[in-house]
Amino acid sequence: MKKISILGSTGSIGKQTIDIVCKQKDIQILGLTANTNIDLLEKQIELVKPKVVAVMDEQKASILKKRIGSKVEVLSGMDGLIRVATLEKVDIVVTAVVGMIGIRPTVEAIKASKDIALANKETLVTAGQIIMDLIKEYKVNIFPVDSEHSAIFQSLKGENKKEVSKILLTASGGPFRGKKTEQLKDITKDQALNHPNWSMGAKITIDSATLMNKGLEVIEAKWLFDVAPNQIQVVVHPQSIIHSMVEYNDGSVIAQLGVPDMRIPIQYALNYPKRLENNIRKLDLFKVASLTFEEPDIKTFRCLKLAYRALEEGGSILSVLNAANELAVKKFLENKVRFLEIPEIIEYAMDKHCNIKNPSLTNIFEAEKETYEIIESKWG
Ligand SMILES: NC(=O)C1=CN([C@@H]2O[C@H](COP(=O)(O)OP(=O)(O)OC[C@H]3O[C@@H](n4cnc5c(N)ncnc54)[C@H](OP(=O)(O)O)[C@@H]3O)[C@@H](O)[C@H]2O)C=CC1
Ligand SMILES: CC(=O)[C@@H](O)[C@H](O)COP(=O)(O)O
Ligand SMILES: [Mn+2]
Repeated sequence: MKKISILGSTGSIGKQTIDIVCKQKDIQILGLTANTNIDLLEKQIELVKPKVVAVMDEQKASILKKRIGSKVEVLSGMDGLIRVATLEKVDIVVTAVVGMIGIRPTVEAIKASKDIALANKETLVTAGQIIMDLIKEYKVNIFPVDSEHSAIFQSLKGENKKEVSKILLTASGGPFRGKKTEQLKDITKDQALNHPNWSMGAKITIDSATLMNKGLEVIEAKWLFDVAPNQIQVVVHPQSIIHSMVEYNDGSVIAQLGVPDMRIPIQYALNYPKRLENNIRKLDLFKVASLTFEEPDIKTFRCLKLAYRALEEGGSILSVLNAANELAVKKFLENKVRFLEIPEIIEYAMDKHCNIKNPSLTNIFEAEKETYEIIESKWG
């Protein structure tokens, strides 16, 4: 019986993880976490019957404790998340929280010798060197949940890494594919939240609209697969049927295709190397009108280039890129800044930063704090 914990169980990935795992008899969920959504967490406790849950928000945690008594241990705050991430009998931790808040519980889970099923890309973007060093030191596995990285992982299987010439990272292009800057001046939150192919949490959906998600995924791919930035080519593929590809030195390109349903990469990560049957609809190629490919429009969607800039520079600037993006997206979702201000805010913070090569965790958190202060001083 494989035992797992889900950090961020009340979110899009968390809910889909529960959905797919509940159909399996050989996986047991021991821990769940939420930020504030205790109503959904309470329902998940009924369904999953975990041993321990953690709610980041202390007040919400005490309300939940009063509601459910001693049925399950209810913890709170970062200490609570870390406890769920390091539960003694847990084999795999699914990191499905959103944002670089995931860094500490992920570090502690690895130090507790847990395998990581990683969806929380912000942790790799900001602390990738530290995480990958710890993965090696503690001899644990990291299984990509992110659909593109799962596709790359599957396209690399059984191959010689030395024969890889490049990774072809696919992107839907988001809801504004083909639009020019002039047309993006008055984009509303609802327009940006309307992803053409995927139903996801709010933050990643905005990231897909600005193409920052693809930028974060380039960085995620560098750390997961140890390739140089110039070996990662973004390919806009509006149908989101090919989830990414690997080109080899003989010119062959290996890809993974499927319907856009995150339960497939989630299930693969949790059952690797086995593939399990499921009731997810299968790809019907006769219903696919066409598979098309185009270059990303890096002039209109400036976030992708900012991500490559941070990756090429390396160091704490990656935390500045991510933290600035998290804050800018939050402000956009609160109708405090316009869509086109998101890259402006990020570039402003990056230009102000004195980069630290090989940052420690302290440097990373300091860079995050400094970034928030710099942005609030101008957009507060
Ligand atoms: N959704 C998708 O299809 C995909 C997501 N990913 C990545 O997976 C991660 C999760 O994404 P997604 O599921 O869409 O996100 P959601 O916003 O849907 O869910 C986020 C989860 O994290 C919790 N959370 C949010 N903020 C905090 C915090 N400060 N401290 C502790 N917990 C917190 C939320 O709790 P609460 O519900 O209480 O707010 C929720 O459980 C992201 O890194 C995303 O980029 C990658 C590929 C696809
Ligand atoms: C489902 C998933 O993995 C998301 O990262 C999705 O790929 C975002 O779509 P974009 O390709 O539009 O960024
Ligand atoms: Mn993705």
